[in-house]
Amino acid sequence: MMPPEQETSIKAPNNNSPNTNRSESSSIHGGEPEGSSSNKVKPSLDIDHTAINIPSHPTTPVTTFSILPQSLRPITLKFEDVSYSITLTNQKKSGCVLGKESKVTRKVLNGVTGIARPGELTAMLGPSGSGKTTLLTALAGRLTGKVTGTITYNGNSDSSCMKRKIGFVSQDDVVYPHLTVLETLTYTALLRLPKTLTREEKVEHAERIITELGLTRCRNSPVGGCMALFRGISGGERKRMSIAQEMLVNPSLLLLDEPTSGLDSTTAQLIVSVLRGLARSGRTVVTTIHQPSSRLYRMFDKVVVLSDGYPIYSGNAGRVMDYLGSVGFVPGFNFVNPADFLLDLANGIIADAKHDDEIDQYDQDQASVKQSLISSYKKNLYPALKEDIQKNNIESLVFTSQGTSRRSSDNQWNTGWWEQFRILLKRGLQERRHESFSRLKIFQVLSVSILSGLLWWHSDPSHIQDQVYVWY
Ligand SMILES: Nc1ncnc2c1ncn2[C@@H]1O[C@H](COP(=O)(O)OP(=O)(O)OP(=O)(O)O)[C@@H](O)[C@H]1O
Repeated sequence: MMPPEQETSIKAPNNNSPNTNRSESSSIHGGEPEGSSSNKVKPSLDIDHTAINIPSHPTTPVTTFSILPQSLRPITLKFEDVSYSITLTNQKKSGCVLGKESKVTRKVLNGVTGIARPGELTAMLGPSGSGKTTLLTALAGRLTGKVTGTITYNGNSDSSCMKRKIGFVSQDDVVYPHLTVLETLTYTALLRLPKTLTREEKVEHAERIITELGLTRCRNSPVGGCMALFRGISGGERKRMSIAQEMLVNPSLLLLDEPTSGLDSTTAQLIVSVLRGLARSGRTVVTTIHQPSSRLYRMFDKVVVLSDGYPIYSGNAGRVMDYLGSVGFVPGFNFVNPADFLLDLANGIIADAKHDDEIDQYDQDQASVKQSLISSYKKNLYPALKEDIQKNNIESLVFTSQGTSRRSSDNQWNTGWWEQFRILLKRGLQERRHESFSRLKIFQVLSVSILSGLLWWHSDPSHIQDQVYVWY
């Protein structure tokens, strides 16, 4: 029997013809770059731009969410030279006493560039702490602090005009542990779906999403808490429920932070299949992922690889091994998972790599490997990426002019103040249905709610994180 890596080691894709449908089997390079003449390979970034019409993977469910077809507006996400710094406070110790505080600025992201189109599934890879979550949060327009560079949605740099079209699934789900999956999704549907739909239609939509995301078996199970104190549905089901919560409003751009972390490879594969299905039905899907297996890797259309906040690759997932070969990094084994190889390199480790003469000029310590990859990216990939982004600005202008007229309706709340209050109150009571109610408890809850409401009355939506933490 072939080892799993061997089973996935398939020849380089032939993308010469723009009309050629991408074959699933050709999107991965598991072995030595074709022809072994790695230095001759010219890095290329494009993938088939007719992505939406690409037939889906045989195992990929194509999710349509037909109740809201009119709201699916394709979004092309472009990010150019995105950088982000944080200021940390350093307190020096002199003897037993703490000395003066000094401020240190640390760059978390350094000029990351890329483009994610409708129909594509993009993965962000990199070692822990390399900046994946920070980049994803910046792309969602949720990063507080100063982000430099440009992030545009169909050519528009204002994320607020697209906020109802962007779904964000964070690493740590915020859920009501005592509600069932069906209740959670029904309340989300009632709160987030437009007024134009009746209550029955919203409930029906929640039911449909449950079926489409394979949550039927656990629809009446409580979600449960993160801790073992109150167990509920499994980790994979929980992740799918978080995706379902975002899918209820049919976002055109879906951003997910490590949706497969802590899951077994089969469940992880199922989740990535769902994401791929969502992309194939016209959405732009971007996800961070820690260490995908080669099976998972071949489901991605594009990858952005970060090393200490610097990009070392941004482009077609299937061509990454050719590119690395072209800049002198060739795996020592014939068959290797590209994701493993990329992560090793992003960490500056070339244990599995045969390094050719070009690399010999570097000290083979980790820093110089990283530096070499960063320089190669700047020299070989960055100019082509910039050109690609510029080329697509015309397409974005068309989207922007269409989008402006819809902007005001997109940003309105879907339910009125009173309706929201009613639904939230009902949800709160249902979450606490297992508790015995005493007058004192009701008084306590009401007082805290009113005080918190007053505290955050008319506060800036960008401070939403503070509001969330108050409740925990
Ligand atoms: N607000 C902040 N304060 C302090 N450090 C921060 C802040 N935001 C990001 N960082 C630092 O920036 C770096 C990148 O963080 P980020 O969460 O983006 O990494 P990551 O690649 O997603 O990591 P992981 O895979 O472990 O989730 C980390 O070293 C982190 O400690």
